This record gives sequence, structure tokens and C-alpha cells, in this order.
Amino acid sequence: MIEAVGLTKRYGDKTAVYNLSFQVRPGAVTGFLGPNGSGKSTTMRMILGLDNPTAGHVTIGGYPYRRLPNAPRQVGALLDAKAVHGGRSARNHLLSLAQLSGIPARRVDEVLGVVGLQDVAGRRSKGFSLGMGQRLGIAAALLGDPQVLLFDEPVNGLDPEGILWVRNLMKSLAAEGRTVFVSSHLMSEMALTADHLIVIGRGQLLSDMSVKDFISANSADFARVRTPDTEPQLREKLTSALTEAGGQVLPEQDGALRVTGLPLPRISDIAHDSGVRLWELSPHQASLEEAYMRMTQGAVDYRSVADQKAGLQQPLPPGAQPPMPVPGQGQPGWYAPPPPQQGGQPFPAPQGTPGPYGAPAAPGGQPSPNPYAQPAPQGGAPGGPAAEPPAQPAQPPAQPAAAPAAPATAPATNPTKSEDAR
Ligand SMILES: Nc1ncnc2c1ncn2[C@@H]1O[C@H](COP(=O)(O)OP(=O)(O)OP(=O)(O)O)[C@@H](O)[C@H]1O
Repeated sequence: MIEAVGLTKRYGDKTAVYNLSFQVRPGAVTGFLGPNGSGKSTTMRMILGLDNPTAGHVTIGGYPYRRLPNAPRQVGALLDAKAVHGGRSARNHLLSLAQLSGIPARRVDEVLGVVGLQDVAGRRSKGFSLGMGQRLGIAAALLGDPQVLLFDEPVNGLDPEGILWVRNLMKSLAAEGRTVFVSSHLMSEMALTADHLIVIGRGQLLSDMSVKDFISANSADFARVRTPDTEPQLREKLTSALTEAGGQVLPEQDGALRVTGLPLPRISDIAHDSGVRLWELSPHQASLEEAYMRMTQGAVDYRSVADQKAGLQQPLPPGAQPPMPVPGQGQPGWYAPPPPQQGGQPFPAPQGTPGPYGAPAAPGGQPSPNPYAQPAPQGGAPGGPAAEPPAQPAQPPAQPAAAPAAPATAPATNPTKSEDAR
């Protein structure tokens, strides 16, 4: 088990991690989430003894990493896949790690097979693609057949087949009773891989709960309602009736309606009483991505703004259509319903006419100027957990510790084969 207690890290006047306490238990995949710069890598480095905490402590199996007996055989980690000697072949890179940790050389070929790099084992890693580098980093983490594994963005650069492989690998490692701690920005992947989530924002703990509880706690259930595409007036009629009954209605991009605040039977009755036929009425729960966006929106440091293009773009000729938006990419106001406990509207009722492509219109009926842009900062997550930036006391930064030996391994009794290796 990994246990952090009051973990704090300051770099000069920058507080990267503040008073972080959590446990990562064996037998489960624990996802580590947070916006860019929220302190995930810093936390992982402190777990591995690569950085000294300014305050607090973190242990693995009850010991700080640097006092852990035979640490490279107990803990494996992928922090930075590029941190390899590019002039060495993949096999030689792993052999040198194995030798440092007293791991038999035959284990190298085992892990090369597990990650699917056996055919390129003799090639210098500087010629590797991003995904191949990730596989090599995962091989290094598995080398000592460790009970505790940390992966920082392990699917970065992997193709869909590789992502599926990593997902299955994480799950099977956890199923063997190991502690698996993995950071990722890919919410859809985390939803499929992780059992438990630790979410941080600006270095502070925002959430520590199961994936299921996280989604329930940070999203409102909703109903999806579809009226006949051939009769758009029915959609308008139903929207009015549902709104009048106290529901909140948001048009979805494909023409359906997303309704909150009314139970399904009531929606059905209202549609019936209004003489509106339904083609769909289904219950839904928001995705992990939506729940995450709502949870962290007040703790995001880096946001894009609409590209004004400095007048470089030619205006569209009359009658021409703007490009279709990419589903799931930053529809302003699409994510993040306000919390139900505040009595706020989980999804704002559309104002004015629908925006382009059926997306919600900007207030006043004006289409949103850039459907690809992320929403502008709203001044904090409404009702979300405290996401204030931590105080920045003027304390001298802690001295960085010397890097410990690269985490490594022992002979694997049950290596999980990659799909490449089969
Ligand atoms: N060695 C350092 N010196 C000064 N500041 C640092 C150092 N390492 C990290 N930071 C700062 O600490 C904060 C947390 O960084 P960290 O890399 O831990 O975030 P992260 O959550 O891993 O980000 P990302 O998701 O982008 O990888 C950032 O503001 C970063 O600039």
C-alpha cells in the first residue's frame, strides 16, 4: 500500500503539492487525475524518493522508498519514457537496469515479450516512436515483478491496440493483488481501467473515491428524449412543456433533448399530455469525463481561448456552412452541470434559438463564435470542493534528492502477455 500523509512540496514560492493525504490499496487500479500542473508527477516523484517532501511523508508498505528493503524489486515505475540512454538498444537498456538490481538476464527477454518489443530489442531506443518508448518504459517497470507499480501517463502515444493492452495489463496486475497507481488525462480510458480515483487540483486533494461514486457525486443523472426528426415542432412543444413542469432541457448535438429535474415516468406523461410522440426516452448517467470536468473546472491553470486569427481568415461566402464540431471537444457549457445540492440547474435551459449544428445557443440567440474553444474561466467550480490555490509561504525549497536506482524487478512467474507478443 502507498500512503501519503500531509504531503507538501514547494519549489521556491511555488507550492506544487499541498497537504495531500491518501492511500493507494493493493488489488485495485487507482487512477490519479488532475489538470496540467496540478502536482501528479511531483507526487509520484516523492513516492519514489526522487524528490523530498517539504512537509509530510509518503510510504510504500510502511517505509519511505529510500528505506524500503530491496526497493527496485518491490516497486516498478514508469515516470518519463524518454529518460533512457538513446544510444543503447532496448535489450541493453533493460539489461543494465536488471544488473543494477540483481535481476537475472533472462527476465529481460520475458518483459520484452510482455510489451511486444522482442522484434526490435536490438534497435537503439533513440529511433523508437513515442509508443515504442512507452512500451520500453513499461517493460522497465515490470522488470522486477514488483508488487507496487506506478505509471505516469502510460498510454501516452500508444495506438488503440496498445491502449487496450495497457488497460488489460493494469487490470491483470491489480487482479494479482498488486498496487497499481496510474495517472492519465484520458478520462474514457480511466473509466474503463480504474476502480478507484484520486483527483487533485492545484496540488490539493479534490476527491478520493470509487469511479462509480465519483461519477454519481459529480454529475446529475439525466434523461435522453427524442421526438420524431420529421416534426421539429414537436421538439419545441415538448421543450416548452418540460420546462414549464420544472425540468431543465438542453438540446444535444444529434437533435435529442437532455432532460434533468424530472423522472422518466413524468417526462412520458408530459409528452403524452402534450400530444408529442417519442422516439426515445432513456435514462443516462454522465460520463467520467463530464464528472471530472465539473470537479476540476475551478482548478484548471491552463485554458485555451478562441483563436481570433488576427483577421487572417477569409469570411465564409454567403450560404457556406462552417465545419462540423468534433463531438466531445469543448462545447461551451456542455460539461459541468452545477451541483444538485445547490438547487442550481444541472443543465442550463437553452436561451434563444439553438446554436449552430444543434449545439446550445449562446445567450441572446447568437451562435457561439467558436464551437471548438473551451469555456472561459468562470471563477471557480460552482459548489465543487475547495479549489483555492494553496497559500504560498515563503519557505526555502527542499533540496532535491539524488535519484534512486531505477525501479526494477525479479523473475516473473506470471507475466501478462501483450497482444503484440501473441
Ligand atoms: N523542479 C521544479 N521546479 C519548479 N517548479 C516545478 C518543478 N517541478 C514541478 N514544478 C511545478 O509544480 C507544479 C506541478 O507540476 P507537476 O509536473 O507535478 O504537475 P502534473 O500534474 O504532473 O502536470 P501534467 O499533467 O501537465 O504532467 C507545476 O506548476 C510545475 O511547474
